[in-house]
Amino acid sequence: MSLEKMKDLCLEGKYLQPETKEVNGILMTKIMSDNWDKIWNFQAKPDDLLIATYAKAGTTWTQEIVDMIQNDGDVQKCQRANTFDRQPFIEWTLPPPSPSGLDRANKMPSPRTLKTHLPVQMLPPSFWKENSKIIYVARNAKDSLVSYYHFSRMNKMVPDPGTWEEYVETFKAGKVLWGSWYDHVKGWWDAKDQHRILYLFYEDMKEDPKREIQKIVKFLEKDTPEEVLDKIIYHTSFDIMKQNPMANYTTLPTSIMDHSISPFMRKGMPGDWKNHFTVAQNEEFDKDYQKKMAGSTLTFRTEI
Ligand SMILES: Nc1ncnc2c1ncn2[C@@H]1O[C@H](COP(=O)(O)OS(=O)(=O)O)[C@@H](OP(=O)(O)O)[C@H]1O
Repeated sequence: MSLEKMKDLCLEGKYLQPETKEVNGILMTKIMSDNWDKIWNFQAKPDDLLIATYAKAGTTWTQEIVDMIQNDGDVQKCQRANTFDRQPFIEWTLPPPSPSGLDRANKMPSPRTLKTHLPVQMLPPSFWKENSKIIYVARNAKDSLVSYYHFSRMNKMVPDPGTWEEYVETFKAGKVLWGSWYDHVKGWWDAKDQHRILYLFYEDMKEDPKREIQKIVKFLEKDTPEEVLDKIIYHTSFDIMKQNPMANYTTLPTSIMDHSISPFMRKGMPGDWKNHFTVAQNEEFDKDYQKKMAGSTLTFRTEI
């Protein structure tokens, strides 16, 4: 869709306060839920690479790393288009005539790299059948919540978060787009040993980008020389990506994403939750967390 068309739709109010609807207990925008049959029947291919995350886990960062690896560190090539044009977001649906993520993916020549926020049980089954490779990135709950809260304030295509206090409860209850953080990270964790899934953590990527990028290189079966690796680390660092219009979502009109409310590339640090949670909120959150994560071997770091 052209930016002009997007602006028109915004002026018509079509992007303001999107209606939502649950599909199998997972909250989606209504327009996404209307498209659900097509999404579920999406035809994946064996050479597809899927980047799967809960929202705000470091998707865009991973997308840029993958694109840089696939293009042997060629920065110019990676600036050929916006993140969302380079790597279609399969379930994302906009009002016609805007192409949906599916339209974009179906038009794209192989090998394709795709993005999804779908919980594991909602992934179109063709991905399992075709044995496509999947990179899953997880981020600790508190920083995910903070990032999602600010994103929901600045992005008119997702529901308004309400106050901070309200949002903490909404997030804990999983009543946000793509459902419960807890179920999402646990569901994909349980699937990881049965499929070709590389399960990464945002905090590890931040702590040692080289080590984590090397894991991706190996998973993609690429042979990336040391100097290219260094270039990738630099180009995908938070400060450089924040300045990159092809990766920072600033090419969208402010009527869709208003970076003056909160930039898409906001802090890019583990531990920012400490600037948001009160002591009482934190204690309450931890208690609830223990219950929801009980029995899982999955653990997170909330600071590095
Ligand atoms: N290069 C790099 N390094 C470190 N952190 C980065 C990087 N790029 C993006 N980010 C941070 O990731 C958060 C956005 O997450 P997503 O890309 O998953 O968002 S989305 O779900 O696709 O909308 C958002 O996190 P917060 O800053 O905490 O809000 C981004 O700032």
